[in-house]
Amino acid sequence: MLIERIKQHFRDSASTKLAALEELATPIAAAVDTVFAALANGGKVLICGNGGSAADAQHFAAELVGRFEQERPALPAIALTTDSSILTAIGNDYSFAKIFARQVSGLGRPGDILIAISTSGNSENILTAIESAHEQDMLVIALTGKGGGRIKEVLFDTDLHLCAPSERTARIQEVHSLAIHCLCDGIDAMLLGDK
Ligand SMILES: O=C(CO)[C@@H](O)[C@H](O)[C@H](O)[C@H](O)COP(=O)(O)O
Ligand SMILES: [Zn+2]
Repeated sequence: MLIERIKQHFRDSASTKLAALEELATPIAAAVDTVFAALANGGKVLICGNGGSAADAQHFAAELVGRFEQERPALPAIALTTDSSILTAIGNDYSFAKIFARQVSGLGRPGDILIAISTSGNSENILTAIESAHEQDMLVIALTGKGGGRIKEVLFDTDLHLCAPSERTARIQEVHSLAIHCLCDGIDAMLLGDK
């Protein structure tokens, strides 16, 4: 029984990713162009998410500041999920809804990119981070699922929305992880040529 459950997870994950291939290849390519242009103009990438998506934010930042598969210069990216003093100070003194928004206000500059990750599309602290990014004239790349939730409503036309075609958090996170690796690979390909 356990073996069958595990096999079903693999099947579900594979079929969700195949469905995502059709829907997300074009917006992921647009996201690569957007991030590359921002970096080429001296901008940086700020990334936020909760729970598993906080881990994804850190994973992505690590591959930009460190490296993905190829040797290249360090790229400027910050996961907004890591500084416990900042997170507790903002959470305690303001509210949990502001933990990312206030960091975006402090660190974000026009031309920077906010990568906002939320499987439900409804997390308040991600919605306020997007609002804050818009106030700083930053573009937003949202990674969501479940139809995009409230995030879909607050994005500008100039923003990008990568919505994983699933209602299930785990499957959405698996698509996000794949999308993040595609973004890393695309940025490397643009920087270094298609190796
Ligand atoms: O990783 C998981 C579930 O797979 C959880 O930690 C999950 O990320 C948390 O419940 C988050 O708080 C969900 O937030 P969101 O994706 O809806 O914005
Ligand atoms: Zn998880």
